[in-house]
Amino acid sequence: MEAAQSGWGIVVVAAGRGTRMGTVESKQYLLLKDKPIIVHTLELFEHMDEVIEIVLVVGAQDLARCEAFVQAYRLTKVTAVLEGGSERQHSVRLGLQALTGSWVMVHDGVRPLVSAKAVRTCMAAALSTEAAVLAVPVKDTIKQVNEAGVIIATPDRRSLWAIQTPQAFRRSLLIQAHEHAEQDGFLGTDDAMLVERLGVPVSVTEGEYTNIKITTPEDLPWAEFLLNGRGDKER
Ligand SMILES: Nc1ccn([C@@H]2O[C@H](COP(=O)(O)OP(=O)(O)OP(=O)(O)O)[C@@H](O)[C@H]2O)c(=O)n1
Ligand SMILES: C[C@](O)(CO)[C@H](O)COP(=O)(O)O
Repeated sequence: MEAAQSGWGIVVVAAGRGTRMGTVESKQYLLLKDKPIIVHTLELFEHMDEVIEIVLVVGAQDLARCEAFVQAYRLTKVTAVLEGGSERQHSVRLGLQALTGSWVMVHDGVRPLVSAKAVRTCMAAALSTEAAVLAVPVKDTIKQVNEAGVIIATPDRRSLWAIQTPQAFRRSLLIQAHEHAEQDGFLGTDDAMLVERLGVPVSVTEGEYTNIKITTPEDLPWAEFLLNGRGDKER
């Protein structure tokens, strides 16, 4: 199989400031079980045989410490540590340019709890459809609310999924999607949106509720609890 021969590249984006976390330190460098969140994330992909290159995208002020992490934690698959852009989409685009293989994933540096099993499900789906994302069905009833705080719609929950990362694509498709978005001045909150705009179907593969994006302070004890409940072999 093509990807099995060439292997996967992954862009791990970690150039955000974590304003919703509200800490002085950017959230990706906060410690969970004595290790920075970003290191937990990188270690998962470092230990997956299918992954052959990892590009880490970070803030300009964090380049040196991230290069030091790569050495200290022996992250041998990290081929580049790059400065990101002002928006997540720009950071992804910069990272993509440094990958070389045919198949790529994009992952948030602040999703350290994704499992190798879920990543493999996503990769397998992308190999057959060209584009796939991990997601979970929403558990709550979701309402659309107007600026006055009044409900204007209740979409059918059966069609609603909370989208996660990684998101996996044929690299040429994702590059094309980013180029189109850039030309149109379109900014999306994930990469799938950019591919959807091309009219290319993106498959949704069911992931795990534990693949949380560490975003606000209450996510930290929850992430610590989940990590404590796992052995390294389970990743
Ligand atoms: N210019 C940016 C913005 C975000 N990200 C990364 O995209 C991921 C998901 O973004 P989010 O959780 O929104 O992180 P922040 O932008 O840091 O958070 P906030 O919106 O609260 O500031 C994070 O790993 C973040 O570091 C990035 O690489 N470059
Ligand atoms: C890509 C993502 O994690 C999918 O849920 C999410 O869209 C990132 O959004 P954010 O606004 O940067 O947190």
